[in-house]
Amino acid sequence: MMNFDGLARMPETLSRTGSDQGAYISTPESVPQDSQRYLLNALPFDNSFARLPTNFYRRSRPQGMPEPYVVAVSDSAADLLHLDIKEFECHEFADYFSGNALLPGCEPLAAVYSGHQFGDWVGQLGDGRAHLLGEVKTANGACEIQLKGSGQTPYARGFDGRAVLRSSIREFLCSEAMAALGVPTTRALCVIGSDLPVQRESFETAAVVTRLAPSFVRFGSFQHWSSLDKENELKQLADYVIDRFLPSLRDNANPYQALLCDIASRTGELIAHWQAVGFMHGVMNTDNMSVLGLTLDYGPFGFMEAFDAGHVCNHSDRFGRYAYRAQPRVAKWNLYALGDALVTLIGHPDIAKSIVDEHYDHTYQATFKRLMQAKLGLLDGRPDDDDFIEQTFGLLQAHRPDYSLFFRLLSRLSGRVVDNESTRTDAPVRDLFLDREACDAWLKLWRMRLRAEQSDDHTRQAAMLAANPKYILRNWLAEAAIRKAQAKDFSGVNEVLQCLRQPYDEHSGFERYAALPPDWANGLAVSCSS
Ligand SMILES: Nc1ncnc2c1ncn2[C@@H]1O[C@H](COP(=O)(O)OP(=O)(O)OP(=O)(O)O)[C@@H](O)[C@H]1O
Ligand SMILES: [Mg+2]
Repeated sequence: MMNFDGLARMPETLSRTGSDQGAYISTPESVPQDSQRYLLNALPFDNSFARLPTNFYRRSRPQGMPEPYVVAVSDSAADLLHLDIKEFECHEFADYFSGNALLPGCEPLAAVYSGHQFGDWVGQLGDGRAHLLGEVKTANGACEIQLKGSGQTPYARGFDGRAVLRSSIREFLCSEAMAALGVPTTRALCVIGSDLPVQRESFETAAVVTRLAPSFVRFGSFQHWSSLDKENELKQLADYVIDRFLPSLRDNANPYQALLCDIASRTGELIAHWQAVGFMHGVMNTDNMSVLGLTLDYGPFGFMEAFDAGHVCNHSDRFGRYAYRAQPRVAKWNLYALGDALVTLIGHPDIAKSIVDEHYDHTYQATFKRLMQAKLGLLDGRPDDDDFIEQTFGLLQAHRPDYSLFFRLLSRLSGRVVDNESTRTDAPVRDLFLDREACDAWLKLWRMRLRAEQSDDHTRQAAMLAANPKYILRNWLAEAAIRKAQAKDFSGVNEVLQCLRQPYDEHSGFERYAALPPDWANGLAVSCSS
């Protein structure tokens, strides 16, 4: 069904939600309560981005796909929209989220931005294959709905506007996994597939992933206007971000300086989460950096397996610019580029630089330390824990155990020293090492440090199990789910989603999803192809 008649804005009336509680939601002035539910065709759109001057975007309609089918839906993402889960079953669902039909009240557009890619300035990019439908008011603030892979926009630059099923499933699963791990991220509502062929290295099929976020504004959105010397537009965009998301910054003498402080802190927090959970983004270009400090654009990402700080998850990144160990300094480089773009609003380049130095470094270091203390069970943090954290990474680098398994298995060990017993009880962790004595020596240090802790073993173990996920989106896991989905069996995607949505819990019957890569997955490589 191709239906593009839905562009008219919704009347501002009360709509019945259809939920059992019989709750009503008035649109769009009031904010819904948690128990209230929207129907899909009554989402109260309030498209603030579309109210910006028209040179910030181009209106563009999704192209739609033939015979779309639902691959997967995330209940918890739907919850962000207060969407009634009964709506997943409605026959229009696949039409709306493939771009075949327009949700009433949405005003689809593609936003303009520019950016540095792999360190080089590339000028104008923009949403070449993404359509922002608009934003919906929720109890937690505005939530924008964006289709990715929904066809060419005026910024497509000759590319096909499509995304393949493989990359859409990866983006969907990882967005939801990261949210469950407590990492700031854009969310993913669903993946809709179609048999429409799409050419990459070989022929694949098309899909659309629907993303949710308060905003998709990027560092590159600001760089765009500064590179064109458009001071008015630069200020309009900064004012838009402040007024929509950070109104308290208006209390500062220079709110634009405060904006950079805020973005630098959010970015520091984000990167600390990535490093602690072992996430590698793969394409940390300035056009993929969210000004709200969200993980944005899941392309050739990876989770650390056998630990190597030099690991490069993106096969296309030949010089290792975005290696795991480089991510904290790349984020800072990107913030300098943003500071440079904002300089006319901030006053002087030195001010921009010192804001980034102070706010990014401080937040990154403090957050990373806090997260690593939690992973190590150091509940009563001590100032000198930095040294022990560094020693731990030294051990991991020298002996390359699986990063997530190491911390998960460590969580169950006793903190007490039981010399004659320890080789047996420590076996799960020791077995990750070829050099078991190196592991023993480190465990001895860990237990010495634990002696300074107030809490008992049981409390510490429970806290560590809640800080060290059992389930992460390993490449082999995504690949196995994708191969099944390519044969129209979506059970793998849905099972993996269930595990990743509660990554700290045991999922009986699905232990295999927490395992090391099977032999067939050796040599799996991910690239920019999406
Ligand atoms: N198949 C495609 N068709 C049109 N434009 C594309 C396509 N693939 C990438 N682009 C555009 O190339 C630029 C860089 O791509 P990149 O892979 O970083 O982004 P993306 O994954 O498409 O989108 P996002 O950053 O929103 O997640 C972006 O402007 C993007 O819209
Ligand atoms: Mg991108």
